[in-house]
Amino acid sequence: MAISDLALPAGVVSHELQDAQHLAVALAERVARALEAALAEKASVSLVVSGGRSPIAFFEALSQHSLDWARVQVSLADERWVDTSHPDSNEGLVRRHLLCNAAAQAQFIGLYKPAETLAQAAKLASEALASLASPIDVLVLGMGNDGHTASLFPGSPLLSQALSAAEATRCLPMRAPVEPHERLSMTYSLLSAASVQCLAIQGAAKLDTLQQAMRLEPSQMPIRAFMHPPLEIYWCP
Ligand SMILES: O=C1O[C@H](COP(=O)(O)O)[C@@H](O)[C@H](O)[C@H]1O
Repeated sequence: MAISDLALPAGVVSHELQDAQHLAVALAERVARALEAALAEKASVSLVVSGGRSPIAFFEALSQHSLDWARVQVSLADERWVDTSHPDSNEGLVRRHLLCNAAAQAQFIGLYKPAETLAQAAKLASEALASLASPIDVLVLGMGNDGHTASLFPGSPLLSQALSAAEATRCLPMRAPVEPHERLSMTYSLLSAASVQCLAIQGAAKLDTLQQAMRLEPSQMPIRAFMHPPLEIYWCP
């Protein structure tokens, strides 16, 4: 199966690339052009990216684009509640692979906050996100095989609040079924207002997940909540 075989909702654009490296380069080009267009209009622009295993090549390609990075705020759609030196830290990943080369000049707003509880950390992250240029200019999402995106996990206790279009909180504590369980996630209301929204996925299993998501509710597979324009999907086998 290829992405062109999926009956995506009207207006959702898909791009099929030959492999992960071509996907990374094409997505970096799309994001750089979108940031450039936003920078021509505004003093400060925002880029929100996702963590996980897949975005490293994309981060490295994007970091080499020549942009006025000092006016770009970079943040994360979600974070694992672990110290930034932990191998599972999304902030650590972004610092190592994106905030380097030309992009070393970008301003980073992280979600990870040391606190007594995950709920307190989410509150601190929400407060920090008040300085993020909103609406988000460019959002890059990933997706797990269970249909989660950001850290909006099926079955997580606060999922319905996090998916509510009326939610005013920018970040909520979430629980993942896999370690590290304690997560911080931007809420759907913040993420879904992004002007440019890209979803980067690789492999047949993730296409199966997308196909299933189209028949399910966002509470069952949260990626479903984003499957409408302006979503652009970048996929490779
Ligand atoms: O846990 C997470 O998983 C998803 C997908 O990650 P990947 O490892 O399959 O690339 C990611 O989008 C999310 O940000 C991350 O925290």
